[in-house]
Amino acid sequence: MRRFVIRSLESAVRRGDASASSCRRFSSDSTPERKVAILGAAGGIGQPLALLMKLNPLVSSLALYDIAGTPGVAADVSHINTRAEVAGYAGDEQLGKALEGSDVVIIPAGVPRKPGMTRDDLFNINAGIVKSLCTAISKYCPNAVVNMISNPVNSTVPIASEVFKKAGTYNERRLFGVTTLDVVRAKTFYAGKAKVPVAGVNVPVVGGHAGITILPLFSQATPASNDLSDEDIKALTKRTQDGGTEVVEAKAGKGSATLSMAYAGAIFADACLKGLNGVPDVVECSFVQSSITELPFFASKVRLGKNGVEEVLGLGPLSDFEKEGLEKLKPELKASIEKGIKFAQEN
Ligand SMILES: NC(=O)C1=CN([C@@H]2O[C@H](COP(=O)(O)OP(=O)(O)OC[C@H]3O[C@@H](n4cnc5c(N)ncnc54)[C@H](O)[C@@H]3O)[C@@H](O)[C@H]2O)C=CC1
Ligand SMILES: O=C([O-])CC(=O)C(=O)O
Repeated sequence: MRRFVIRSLESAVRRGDASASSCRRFSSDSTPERKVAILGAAGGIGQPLALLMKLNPLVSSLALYDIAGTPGVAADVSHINTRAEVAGYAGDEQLGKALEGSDVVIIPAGVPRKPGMTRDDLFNINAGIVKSLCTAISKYCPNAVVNMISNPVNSTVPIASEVFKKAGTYNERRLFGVTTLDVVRAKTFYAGKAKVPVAGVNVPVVGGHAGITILPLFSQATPASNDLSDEDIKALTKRTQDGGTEVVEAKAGKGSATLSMAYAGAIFADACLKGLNGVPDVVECSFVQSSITELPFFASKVRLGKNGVEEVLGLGPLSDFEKEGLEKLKPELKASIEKGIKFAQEN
């Protein structure tokens, strides 16, 4: 049988050659049709994410939805000569059409932080947005894989689960909180400190996606480094936990991470698509329903497959510093999960 090598978006982007022509060569005759919808597609994350998903050869149809502004984004992105057919949808009345037939729905809809705010400060606005979008997902594409980017992820994922449960469409294998940016940051910061080429670095990040709930496991980083002191590991951990705040402060009121988040979101969506297409051994960290700790949702390495989550992988051996971090994060993460569940049950 003729075999096609599908170059992953990550390796293509790493090599700096994600050109339209290199994507086009791996065309639709070997890969299934896949529709991806982005909700919040006219925003700071949504626009570059739309671009990156348009470059992904696994996508045959790209639906760009927002409350406004999507016709322009869609017209712009649609001129790129890659496989995906692009359509823009704006306003409530077009949401159903945007979602119908979607295999993967990526949600970067909602407000971002300003300096001085925590992610939880976004709860009051974003909880309602996520709830209404998830209600539409359960109506128009109940079997889609959902990639939740909107903050606070530690609460928006539990909100989504409750909305889907109420609608009778919940499948815990298809709901993911996107924590890939924490992994992206941990890899970058580790490579810089350990002075190893970043392209070969791997660092699992577990827990959740806010402050101390973000727990990078540098003891499992590869390639291992013997040159890092306990102080170095502490500093790397803190920088990874505060990575979002570093960007919020640098942007000084003009929002939070958008470009690095779009990159991270594209990596994670690509992994979901590969899993759906039956590519073996696709593993990424994500915040999912989990029983590896006593908390009902937890980020860890997850094996992706045709049904979404194939396996939630364990934490592996932790250093004493990481064990301490794990115990410290649990009360905060538990409270954020419960807040999301309570909101969805009461609204
Ligand atoms: N999971 C993660 O690692 C990260 C998450 N984020 C979060 O992503 C979210 C979006 O951030 P940005 O793109 O920078 O914000 P943005 O304000 O630039 O864009 C958000 C977009 O969502 C749209 N929107 C609002 N309500 C909507 C609705 N009901 N339906 C569809 N679209 C709607 C807005 O019109 C806007 O275009 C924020 O909550 C932010 O905190 C940001 C960075 C990293
Ligand atoms: O920090 C924020 O508000 C946005 C975010 O989640 C991140 O950059 O990790």
